[in-house]
Amino acid sequence: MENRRLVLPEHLNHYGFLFGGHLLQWVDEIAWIAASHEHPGCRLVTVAMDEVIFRKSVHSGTVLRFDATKSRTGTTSVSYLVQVYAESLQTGTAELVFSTTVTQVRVDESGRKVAL
Ligand SMILES: CC(=O)SCCNC(=O)CCNC(=O)[C@H](O)C(C)(C)COP(=O)(O)OP(=O)(O)OC[C@H]1O[C@@H](n2cnc3c(N)ncnc32)[C@H](O)[C@@H]1OP(=O)(O)O
Repeated sequence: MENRRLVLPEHLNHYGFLFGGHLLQWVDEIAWIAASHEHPGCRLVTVAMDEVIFRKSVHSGTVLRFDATKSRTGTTSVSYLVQVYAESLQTGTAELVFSTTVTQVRVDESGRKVAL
């Protein structure tokens, strides 16, 4: 699954580049949407996000592309690799700025894990 988002001034930190918390929210959301599409009818919650390293700062006006790919299916859980690219609309190039793996667990209405 692929999605895009425009980085706007309200997403920036006080230094003038993208606040990492916004990026993590978008990564969590895209992983949840991808998992929910592939597991219709399942109630999914995030249990883990793997290593989080911010290596590139992202500036206002950047178009970010989010690619989510299923990397593992377990008994109650499913994991997605989410890769985030900064796209240049002028040159058509894309630079990887962030990636992590998000794991979601299927739960019942009481919040107890259940098999997928
Ligand atoms: C979309 C959102 O933002 S949801 C909001 C944020 N998330 C939450 O509030 C969830 C809070 N957490 C919970 O309620 C519980 O931890 C649960 C229901 C998710 C899991 O219950 P637990 O009893 O802790 O489960 P348990 O430790 O057995 O792990 C369940 C599955 O998660 C996997 N898992 C647990 N910890 C990790 C981890 N750190 N990394 C990767 N996978 C993990 C396990 O391998 C297992 O997978 P499997 O059944 O496919 O083998």
